[in-house]
Amino acid sequence: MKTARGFFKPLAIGAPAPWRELPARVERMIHFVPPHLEKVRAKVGEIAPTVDVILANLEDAIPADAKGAALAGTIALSREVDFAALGVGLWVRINCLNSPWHLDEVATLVEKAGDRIDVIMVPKVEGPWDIFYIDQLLASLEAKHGVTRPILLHAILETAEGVMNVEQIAGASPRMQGISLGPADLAASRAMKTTRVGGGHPGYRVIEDPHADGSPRVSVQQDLWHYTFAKMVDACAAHGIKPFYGPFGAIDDPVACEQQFRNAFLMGCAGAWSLHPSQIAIAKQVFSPDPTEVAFAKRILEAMPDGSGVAMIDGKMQDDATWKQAKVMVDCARQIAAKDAEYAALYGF
Ligand SMILES: CC(C)(COP(=O)(O)OP(=O)(O)OC[C@H]1O[C@@H](n2cnc3c(N)ncnc32)[C@H](O)[C@@H]1OP(=O)(O)O)[C@@H](O)C(=O)NCCC(=O)NCCSC(=O)C[C@H](O)C(=O)O
Ligand SMILES: [Mg+2]
Repeated sequence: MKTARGFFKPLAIGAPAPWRELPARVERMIHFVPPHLEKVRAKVGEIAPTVDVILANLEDAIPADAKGAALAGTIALSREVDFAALGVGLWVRINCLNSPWHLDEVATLVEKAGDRIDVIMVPKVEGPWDIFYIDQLLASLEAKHGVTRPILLHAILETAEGVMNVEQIAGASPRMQGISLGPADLAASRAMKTTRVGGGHPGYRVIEDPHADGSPRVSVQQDLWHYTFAKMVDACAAHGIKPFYGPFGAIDDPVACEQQFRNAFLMGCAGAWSLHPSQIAIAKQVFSPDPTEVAFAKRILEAMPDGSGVAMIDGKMQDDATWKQAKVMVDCARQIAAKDAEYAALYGF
């Protein structure tokens, strides 16, 4: 690992100084776009004002013979829409580091759109060495092409080895912006016997003991992802970066999508991926704190102006710890309100 002093030094002569704090950005939904499809790309200008992040996807779901077209489409997209003016992030998911495509992708992206791309999402990150590699590569390319703002990195947690090393991944570079759970690849990596992209499974349950009278036993579906989530959220929080839920593949089941997103939100995630336009509104609603909760959190902050002591509000004890929770909630709401007039009104900011 780098020394403390070395951690924030640029990795190449002429590369921009690494971020010391993550830029404050609202990232409730990362909306995936297949950039090789002109028809879909043409709609991005219309969709962009309704999302926090547009992600041009170059990896899975893009056919092998369309990888070049997807890269060209990404560069075109970065020029066709002024994402910065809209306050919308532009992210790109590159192909994985053991693929034949990632090197040309990173080189082209930095050369042709280095000052417009906010975050590069790296799939199937196995350990900190993957981040060290891409960190160095980006620094060299940024220096070469005069990019003045470092491109951030987002890792997808989607292999058993990656889960094992998630803490080191989260702290591998000041470029680390966050980590998403990739449940489909992770399921395959673990040899889980499922065919879904995220969500629960009706077979994964706990069941009550047999009744003496032989009456039916209640069983309840459990969360397949809880362990991984908790590990990922703690690793991200400890390193000051953001955890995200990834994809929910059942586009036809908005109720389960909302539940999956809500579980992630309550566990500390900042956002989730939207794969289809119908998932944008779900993510927006779930990852914007409930106005009633925000109003209650504001009351806690008002009751304890210096954040210490004890207070009773509506029969509930408040102290320094609930004050901190309230502050998380109000800070999140304030950040959203600064971007989103609809929520500014709902929160009363
Ligand atoms: C999933 C889809 C293939 C569905 O597309 P389609 O069959 O066209 O859906 P609809 O007919 O309902 O579409 C209605 C209209 O909306 C447009 N559309 C669809 N998706 C998008 C989108 N993402 N962005 C913008 N516009 C979109 C359609 O073109 C229709 O338009 P019109 O004909 O004019 O009415 C499709 O949604 C899709 O490709 N989504 C992205 C899929 C993707 O990125 N998958 C990879 C991420 S998940 C993953 O990689 C797993 C993860 O890594 C892990 O391991 O867990
Ligand atoms: Mg994947």
